[in-house]
Amino acid sequence: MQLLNGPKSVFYEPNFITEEEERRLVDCVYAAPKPKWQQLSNRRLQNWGGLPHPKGMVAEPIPEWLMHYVQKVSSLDLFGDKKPNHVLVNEYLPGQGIMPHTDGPLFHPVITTISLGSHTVLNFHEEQDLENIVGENTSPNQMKQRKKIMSVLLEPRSLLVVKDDLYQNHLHSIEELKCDEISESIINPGTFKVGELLERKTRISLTIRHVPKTSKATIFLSKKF
Ligand SMILES: O=C(O)CCC(=O)C(=O)O
Ligand SMILES: [Fe+2]
Repeated sequence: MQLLNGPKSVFYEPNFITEEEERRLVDCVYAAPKPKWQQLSNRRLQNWGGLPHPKGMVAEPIPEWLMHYVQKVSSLDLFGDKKPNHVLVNEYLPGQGIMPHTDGPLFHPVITTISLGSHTVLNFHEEQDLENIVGENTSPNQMKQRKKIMSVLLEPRSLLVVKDDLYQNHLHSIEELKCDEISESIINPGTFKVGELLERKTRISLTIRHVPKTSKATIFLSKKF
């Protein structure tokens, strides 16, 4: 497995999975029971493996169709002595995105993301005074003003890895666009030329992470029922 190292600990692997695997994964995501979806204002998501919580995640088994990829990512030795135990599924329609944020202390500081169905462009923002980020008083405008330092093109079937300084000290975001223009700030344009336009389709991302703190509540639950 060869991962490309970009500046500040971002790694990108195109074609991490095949088209057939991509189709199967998309089918499985949409086959999940309706209550599994959590609707946010600008995207939908599913949590697998439990719901991360400051007091500890009540761990739930990850289904076989996802576990295969958790293991595949785990075998890359990115997580040190930790094992990924949580998958966040995000669905973005064209025009949807995610505000600048960090993934914060609920996760071990390594993100791995498999993209399905569409490309997107993930932006990283300049280093911040992290004491003050994503607070209740931070207006969307203030967030948007945070300067981008670089962007990564995430093609369908690719794997992205973010760790170290980039995870800890920089916000990341996806702009709410229907179409992305290949710009100089994209560090992995591949064969695309600056100025080319890529139209977004529906994208599903699988973000595979390690939640360090898991509570034992499942044991009590399974005993009780
Ligand atoms: O969809 C993506 O690639 C990014 C998702 C993300 O940043 C998150 O859920 O924290
Ligand atoms: Fe994130």
